[in-house]
Amino acid sequence: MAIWFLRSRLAHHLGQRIGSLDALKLSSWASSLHPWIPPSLDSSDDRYASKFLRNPMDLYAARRFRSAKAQESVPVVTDGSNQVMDFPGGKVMFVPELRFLAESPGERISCYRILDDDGKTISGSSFQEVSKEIALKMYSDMVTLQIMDTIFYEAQRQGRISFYLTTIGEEAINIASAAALTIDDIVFPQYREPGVLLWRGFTLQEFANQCFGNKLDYGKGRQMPIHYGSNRLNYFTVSSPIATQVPHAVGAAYSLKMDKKHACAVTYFGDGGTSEGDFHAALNFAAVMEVPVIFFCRNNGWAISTPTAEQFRSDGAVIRGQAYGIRSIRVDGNDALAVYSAVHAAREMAIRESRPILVEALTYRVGHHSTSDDSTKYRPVDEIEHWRTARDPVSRYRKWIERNGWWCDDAESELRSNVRKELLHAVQVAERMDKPPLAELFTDVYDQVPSNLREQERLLTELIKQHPGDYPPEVPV
Ligand SMILES: Cc1ncc(C[n+]2csc(CCOP(=O)(O)OP(=O)(O)O)c2C)c(N)n1
Ligand SMILES: [K+]
Repeated sequence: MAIWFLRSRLAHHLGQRIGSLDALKLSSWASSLHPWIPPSLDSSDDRYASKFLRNPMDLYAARRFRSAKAQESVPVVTDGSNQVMDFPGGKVMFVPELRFLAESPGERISCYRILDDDGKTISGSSFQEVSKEIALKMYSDMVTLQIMDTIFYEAQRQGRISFYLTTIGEEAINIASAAALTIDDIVFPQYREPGVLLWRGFTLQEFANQCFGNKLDYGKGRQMPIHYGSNRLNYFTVSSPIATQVPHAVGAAYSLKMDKKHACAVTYFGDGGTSEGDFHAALNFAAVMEVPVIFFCRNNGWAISTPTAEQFRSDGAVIRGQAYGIRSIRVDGNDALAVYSAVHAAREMAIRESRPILVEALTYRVGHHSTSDDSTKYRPVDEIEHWRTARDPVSRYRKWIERNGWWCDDAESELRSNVRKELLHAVQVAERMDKPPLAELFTDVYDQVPSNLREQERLLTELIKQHPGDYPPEVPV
């Protein structure tokens, strides 16, 4: 407790300092646009930059370095109009003009991409090589995710499970990001990333058990469907309140750092999640504590019925990383190779340099928000169709593996038929399996069950005795 208190005091202190530092970083960035900045890097800069530029994703770091160097070489004019002040965080230039930072940098942050719309690698693109074995597992898992969505969605429509939520359109984000991590990296998901769990080896039976809330579900049927979690696979249980997982990931990353583990924490969230206070607190905390965490934002255009234009007026989420002093990248979320490369590089930097990294993946939520939603009520059908067909990440990636000679139509039909069979079997087994006994509803939270819960249990048992016909017969009392 005392250590926790000291740490939180330290974090608080650093947090207060970083408040003013942010402004300095922003002004340093703005001054990099100033005409007196040398247009190219000098030779010592070059050496520094080439260290970073081995990886094009580090362009941002090099640019930042350049603006910092430029700041150092500002000529100090003695008439007092152009002086520099030493201030915590670096030198600050005085200017006589009344000038506000613009609300936007004019040009939008560009988006890292390797595969064009036709699944061809863009010439000159630099990316992390993927072996045939990994490439094929990535494809197979993306297809499995698609089929799982179809079958579970239908099961909900048939009234066999109470709720479901698909990942359609975000298969590349799910699978390619997972492929770039290792099992020691701790995942803090939102709810649209079951593919990460699938990649790690959660079985189709385990998915089905959770959705049916049977006695083999690790949550013992106490959560809605799709709230998966696995201790074995380092995947924290999905929790519905938006963005609560983001600061959790930072805390876990801090602990990985203290224990000197070669691993990072990874947290996923949507564009909607970035409007929560938890997101901002987490980014600032991660930046000042320098912890190995990857913030993965799935910018899919919609937060239920709220379009991104009503969610934020910044250039998406990526720019916010920079505002908090976090190295960030925007990536095409429907390009599996780009997502893989970006997360691979992010993981390397996060662990080696003990720092947070933000990845913003541009994508689209092709399905309705969940089975409780009809998205045609608030968005045009042709918008959905465009993303579902022309921008589908799975068929784009399939074209790439086919071009490599790794895939063909026969392999495709065999895969789809096998996965479908396995899933239908898993659903049948999960549905027939006993439900957890009612008494389990009251366990696992308190060491000693408190009297008010005991009382609720007694009232519930009495109610069931009075109305046995209204109580589901498959749940043991
Ligand atoms: C704190 C909180 N506020 C509101 C909700 C209701 N809610 C559930 S999902 C959702 C939209 C989240 O959108 P986003 O984070 O962009 O993720 P997406 O569903 O697009 O993947 C909202 C508002 C919630 N679960 N938690
Ligand atoms: K949450």
